[in-house]
Parts: sequence; C-alpha cells; structure tokens
Amino acid sequence: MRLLIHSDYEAASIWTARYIASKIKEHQSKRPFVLGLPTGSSPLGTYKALIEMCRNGEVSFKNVITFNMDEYIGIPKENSQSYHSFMWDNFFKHIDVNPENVNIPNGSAQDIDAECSNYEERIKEAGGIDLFLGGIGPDGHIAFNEPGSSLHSRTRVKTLTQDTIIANSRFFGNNLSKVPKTAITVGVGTVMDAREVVIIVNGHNKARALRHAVEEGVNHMWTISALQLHPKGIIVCDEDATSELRVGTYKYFKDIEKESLTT
Ligand SMILES: N[C@@H]1[C@@H](O)[C@H](O)[C@@H](COP(=O)(O)O)O[C@@H]1O
Repeated sequence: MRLLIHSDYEAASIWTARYIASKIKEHQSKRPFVLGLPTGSSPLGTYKALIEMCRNGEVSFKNVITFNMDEYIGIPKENSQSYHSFMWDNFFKHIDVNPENVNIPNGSAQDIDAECSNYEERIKEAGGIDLFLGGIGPDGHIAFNEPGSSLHSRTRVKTLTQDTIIANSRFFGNNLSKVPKTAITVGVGTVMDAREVVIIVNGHNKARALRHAVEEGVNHMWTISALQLHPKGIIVCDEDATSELRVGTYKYFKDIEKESLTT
C-alpha cells in the first residue's frame, strides 16, 4: 500500500484528480474506462479539480463508465439528500459523461436484493472496475461497510451504525431521526476487486482510522484495512490526518514518496 502525505486537502485533491485523469488517458483498451466513485466531503476537492480539467480539455469522460459505491434506502433519487442528487450536483452535470454510463444503486428499487445482485452483474459486464476512488468514515468504514463487515462482502444492504448516523446527520439538518438507517453498499470485496483503489483521507477526525488502515493489522472492525491486501492500493491524505501515525511511519512514507507528491 502506498501512502501519499500532502501538505493540505487542496494539494491532495489536485494530485488525486491528476492521477485519475492520467489513468483515463492511459487506458488504451477498446472498452470504456470503468471508474468507481464515492460521495461525501472527502472527494469534493477531487471532483472540483476534475471538472476544471474537463472544462479545459485536459480530460474527457466520454469513454468512462462510472459505478457509485452506495445509496441510502428509502430516499427517492430526486430528493436533494440522495447520493444520486449529490453526484449529479457535485460532479456529473459538470462533466461530459454520458448519463447512460452512470450507475448508482437504486435505493428505491422494489426488490432491493435483486438490485444488489444486478449491480454486481453490471460491474462484471462492464469489464470490472479499473479504479475505485473512495473515502472513509471516522470508524474506518469504506463505502457503507461498517465495522464487522466481511472483508469478502459484495453489494448488499447494510444497517448504519450510530456513529455513521451522527456523522451524516450534518446533511439532514443535524436531525438524527431524518438520517436513513439502511443503505445499499458495494462490499469490501467489490472494492478490492478493482484493478486499483485510491482512498482520500483528510482531516483530524480521520486520524485514528488512518492509523488503523496503515499501522494495524487487517481487521474487519476497520474495513479500510483490507486495502493492505490489495496489489495496487493508494491512500492520499493531508497532514491533519497523520496526527496518530508514529513519527517513524510518517517519515518513512514522506521519504519514499517525495518524488511522487509533485507529479
Ligand atoms: N458512505 C459514505 C462513505 O463512502 C464516505 O467515505 C464516508 C465519509 O464521508 P466524508 O467524506 O464526508 O467524511 O461517509 C459515508 O459513510
């Protein structure tokens, strides 16, 4: 696993956007590039930078298929609090992606279990995910794979923990009762099947999760730790998120990645 420690969130976001754009451009295969995407505040800087690059003609999403990580159950996609609306408002409507190539789990499907297994099938039919971008919760969850999720899990329904409900209540007027209690989420196994995984970790409130991801063992209580087993896993973080790392760990990654931070 690589750990790229940037000075701040903006630098981390710009690096991540450039990295994704370079992977899309490098992709020589006839099939489209398949990009996995998260919601949340962590990827917003990356989305902003990618929108800018798309406007300047530095990257195009015309030959990109996207798969989002998760969606709340019981919030219609037209609702401003759905992850569907989040993605269109913050990213898709500003880039040249073909709407038919956008995949987001349908949290209002009649048959939620069928929706989950179809989602896995759609990913397979697209040729698998080339790069999965993600964020993590303060408890180290990836997508909505809360502590205790199987590290081999696939797309399914998960019940959100109280920690996640509290963290996400900021999008629901800080009203805990308005936050959905369940969501459709890709599994840890779904994310780990991607050819490459890039995780953005920023801010003090993610420092404990970063320590578990990097310094502790692979453990289902910190589902991001599964990234240690991925052949091409990268964590892109800011200085604030490193405050719980050992000095030696911090210095080691700063040293071995010093060339990469500028590219
Ligand atoms: N399901 C999402 C995750 O995909 C996201 O990584 C996490 C952190 O969100 P933020 O980036 O806002 O801290 O929030 C939710 O739980």
